[in-house]
Amino acid sequence: MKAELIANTYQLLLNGEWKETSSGKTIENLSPSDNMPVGAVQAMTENEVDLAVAGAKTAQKDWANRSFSERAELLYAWADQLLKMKEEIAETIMKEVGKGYSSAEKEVVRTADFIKYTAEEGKRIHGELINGGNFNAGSANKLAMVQRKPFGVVLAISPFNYPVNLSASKIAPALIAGNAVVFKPATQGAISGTLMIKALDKAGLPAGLVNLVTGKGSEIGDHLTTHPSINMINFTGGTETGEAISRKASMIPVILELGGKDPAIVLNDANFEKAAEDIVAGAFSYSGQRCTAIKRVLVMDEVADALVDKLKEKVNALKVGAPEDNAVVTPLINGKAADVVQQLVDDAVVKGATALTEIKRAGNLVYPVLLDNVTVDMEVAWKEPFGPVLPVIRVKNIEEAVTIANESEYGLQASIFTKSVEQAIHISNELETGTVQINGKTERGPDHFPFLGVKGSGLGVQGIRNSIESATREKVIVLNMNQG
Ligand SMILES: NC(=O)C1=CN([C@@H]2O[C@H](COP(=O)(O)OP(=O)(O)OC[C@H]3O[C@@H](n4cnc5c(N)ncnc54)[C@H](OP(=O)(O)O)[C@@H]3O)[C@@H](O)[C@H]2O)C=CC1
Ligand SMILES: O=C(O)[C@H](O)COP(=O)(O)O
Repeated sequence: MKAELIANTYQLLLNGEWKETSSGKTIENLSPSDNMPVGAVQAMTENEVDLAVAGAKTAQKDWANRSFSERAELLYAWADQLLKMKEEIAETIMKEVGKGYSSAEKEVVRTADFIKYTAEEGKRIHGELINGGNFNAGSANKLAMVQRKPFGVVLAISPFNYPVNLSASKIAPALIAGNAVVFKPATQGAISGTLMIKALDKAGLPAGLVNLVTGKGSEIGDHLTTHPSINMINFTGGTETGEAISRKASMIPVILELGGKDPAIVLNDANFEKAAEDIVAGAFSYSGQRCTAIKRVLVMDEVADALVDKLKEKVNALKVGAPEDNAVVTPLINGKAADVVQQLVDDAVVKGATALTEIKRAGNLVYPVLLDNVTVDMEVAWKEPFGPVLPVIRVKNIEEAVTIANESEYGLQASIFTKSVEQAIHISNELETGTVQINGKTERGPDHFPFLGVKGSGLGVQGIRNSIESATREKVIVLNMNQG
């Protein structure tokens, strides 16, 4: 008989049982917006991590033998349960990570859609037959049957900013592909992650197939990522953490979705109204706490004034305040995050940037900052603020814009605003990023598009089909015909 979740102290899910950690320790999460307790999660021990990995390894054997359509049934049921818990989960996301309620609700719906699409796409995954005669030195008597096989146990580590979507987008593709999952949510975000797993459990999750591991990354992270029975890691989070994981993980595939410094390049012939609208939405939604946020504007000198006027008008119109009121700019995840933004702004202003909005902070709440005349000697031109600040760098020409864009250590996405599609495609080809958006803001979705970062922004490709393929390896069986 499974124990029910205790109100406000959330249990871990280990091999089919909701329970408390033997460490007796919990971690309390306070809301970033009002500092009120949201609840507490279990601080698991290394021994419990071992049990979670071992249990997943055992459960995976039976799961891998089920057909894609049987596995899809679990995912459909999971999506249904998530939608049934939509309000509860959205409210928890809102409180736990300070996201506006309607954005939190959209995250839950988007996640249910993601899971359903994953189930459908999984059913379309099939192997390949290759005839040996297609190669000069080969023989038509050889036939390769190429199948897709799961890796085994996938370790899914997610960040705070989309505690449900960026968790399910790792778990669902891994499951449909026949893997088991050990899921380690971000500590601030772990309650939302727990509710999402509760929905999966209600959907009929086989014991051990997904084990929920809570605890601080700094305490149990290395034990998890170097565990000999983990067969693949799918991580989203900061570049520093991701790079460290990729160095430690030995001889297993690693997918990394890391930070970004996405530029919006605005050419002379752009529609400034549309560009400003997209740039402000791209830069400030969820207070800029998105890897894909627009994090700098590179605008041609001749038209900079026209664009900046519109940016200023729109930034001043942003709703700032509480997540309960659906504000766009809400308190950042913690005080340290607000300090980082403040330090970047201060550095820029000291070095001569023009602040076009009032620089104001109340605890974690950083009011939106628009900085004009930013130059490349300022930290804000290069560092990821993960907060509500938008630097505008005025450039002489397209070549300078491309050079500054590419000098970044990151390479997630970029936007180009222009009426000339040819020009946009030419520039797109020059940019060292995973994706370029022409006349639109940088963003991950729709979630079935391939999503990847280059350089310090990541490794591997996500996007539903890509994520399923990334959670599998090829297995080749060669049939040698007419032998003897
Ligand atoms: N490219 C992309 O798609 C995305 C990138 N990001 C990036 O993520 C960052 C913000 O997210 P944030 O949650 O603060 O990122 P962090 O890197 O701080 O944390 C991400 C996850 O890693 C865990 N972790 C921490 N240390 C270790 C360790 N040694 N071993 C294993 N896991 C560990 C964290 O656990 P714990 O919380 O317990 O510390 C958390 O679950 C930004 O840089 C942002 O750009 C965010 C979303 C999407
Ligand atoms: O973590 C992130 O920032 C997300 O992957 C971005 O998703 P979005 O572009 O849809 O907000």
